[in-house]
Amino acid sequence: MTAHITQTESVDAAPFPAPRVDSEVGPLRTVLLHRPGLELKRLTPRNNDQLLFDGVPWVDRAQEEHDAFAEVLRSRGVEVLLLADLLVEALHDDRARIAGIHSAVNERRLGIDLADALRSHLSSCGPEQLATALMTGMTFEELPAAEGASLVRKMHHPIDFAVDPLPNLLFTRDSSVWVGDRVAITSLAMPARDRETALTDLIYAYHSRFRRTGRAYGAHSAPVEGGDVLLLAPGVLAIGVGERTTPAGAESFARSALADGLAHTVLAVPITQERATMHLDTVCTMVDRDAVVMYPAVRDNLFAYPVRSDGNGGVLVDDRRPFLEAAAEAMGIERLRVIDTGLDPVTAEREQWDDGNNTLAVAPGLVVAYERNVETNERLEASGIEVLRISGSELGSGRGGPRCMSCPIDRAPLA
Ligand SMILES: NC(=[NH2+])NCCC[C@H](N)C(=O)O
Repeated sequence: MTAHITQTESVDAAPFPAPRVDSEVGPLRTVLLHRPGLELKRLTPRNNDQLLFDGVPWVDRAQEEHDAFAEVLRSRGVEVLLLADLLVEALHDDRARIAGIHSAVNERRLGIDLADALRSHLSSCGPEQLATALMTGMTFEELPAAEGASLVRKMHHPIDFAVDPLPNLLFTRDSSVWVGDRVAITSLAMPARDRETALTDLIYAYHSRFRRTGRAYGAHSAPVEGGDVLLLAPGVLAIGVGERTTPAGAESFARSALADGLAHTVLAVPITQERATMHLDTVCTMVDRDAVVMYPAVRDNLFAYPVRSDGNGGVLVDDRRPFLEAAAEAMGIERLRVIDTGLDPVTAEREQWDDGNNTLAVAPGLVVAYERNVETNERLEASGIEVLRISGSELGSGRGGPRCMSCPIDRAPLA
């Protein structure tokens, strides 16, 4: 307890400047990543589909690839925060511990006795051990021996999960999203990812660094995932609606962003409901102030419903229009340039699947991309975009690229 108070006081004495994110491409100053850890070792050919991975990654290599990704960002002056570090630090606060334990103990699965036993075991763990249990999960055989008599335990296979692992923590984009100076804790659609937001929620609530951070979106439950939210320009959001974000999620996110004055226009963009296009950022990301890289197959059939405030706490929804047109108008530019990922449909489809369109802008005209998407990267360069290539043979097995694996916390304003 004393240690915690000292920690908060020292942060009060030297506060961090308030972070904010108003665009997709403003110079990146601080980003949240998650270095993949033991939770990836839980993946097997039997559970990988359910856990939303397309294979079983080689974990050591995935870590090396991720370290190289973080290093590329650091080499460009970006401060990299790692989710596991923030989680351990936040768990020094007792309120965070209670919230974390509450999120992990599933009484429906464990029954009353085992749930109680797990609660008391987790309560006895230090912050590091608790953070590991929250991220990596626990199998029935890993539960402390004292509960040997539990019927639930006897009847489960020893390697069944008592607490599910969270291998998709790697994709920090989805479980929180900054709009202006506020952070929104999202609501994840798939059961395998549901609990991730309990961790981002407690980090932003209890880590001393975020004590002054306000919340956007509030306690809404309609699904919205960060991979669907694009900050096209200050005050202009695009929200993909498809496999993950639902129409209700887009509506309530739009309503809350408009009411809080975080946006003047929100474009709700329907995308095909399938795995290859699970988020808007799998088909379109911004690479410059006025340019996107886009999957050619969607270029001409991407539409948007513009949503604006009615000035009275409600929203006005316009008729649907071509996305590129609606976006340019809301952004106040003549045209949104499109760099597409190869005219040959087979190459385009392959590179879209491998997250060729999923770039992370470090600054206007400077992006991080997977090296394997050779043609897409060449096209980006031919259009004057500088590409920082990273390898992602293992990271990519979770179907996410540099944008999915990063949550910008602070970007300098666009000049
Ligand atoms: N923003 C993104 N595109 N994230 C990709 C997330 C991938 C993750 N395996 C999932 O299925 O949810």
